[in-house]
Amino acid sequence: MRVLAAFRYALAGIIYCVRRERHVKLHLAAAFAAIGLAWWLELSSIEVVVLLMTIAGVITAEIFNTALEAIVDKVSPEYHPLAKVAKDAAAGAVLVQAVAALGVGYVLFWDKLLK
Ligand SMILES: Nc1ncnc2c1ncn2[C@@H]1O[C@H](COP(=O)(O)OP(=O)(O)OP(=O)(O)O)[C@@H](O)[C@H]1O
Repeated sequence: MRVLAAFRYALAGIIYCVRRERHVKLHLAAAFAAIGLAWWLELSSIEVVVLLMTIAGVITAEIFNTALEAIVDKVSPEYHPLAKVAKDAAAGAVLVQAVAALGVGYVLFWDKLLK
């Protein structure tokens, strides 16, 4: 049952990120709120697809960020300029996704909420 084991490990990774990372919890809460809003405002299928892809992008970036932080903390627990580059760049990737998600949220929801 290698597929099942792989699935379990992947799930364990996600659960670790959700439990340990405050930002992941925050983004998950925002994602559930956005999905609820999408349901309430009866967004079209394509709009829901865009929303789900955007949410997946943010959460995926957060998970990679957590993975990279773990590697850096393991190989470079002491200060090192390259460790800083790695962590800052990974955090930057999350920021790019989060800002883009704000833009997507604005386009999908703003006008409908004002009506
Ligand atoms: N070993 C290190 N060498 C150099 N700079 C580091 C190192 N560890 C952390 N930093 C710097 O401190 C910042 C914050 O690092 P930290 O590990 O606390 O991540 P974080 O973004 O606060 O994540 P979290 O709050 O999820 O643990 C990094 O973005 C980096 O600039």
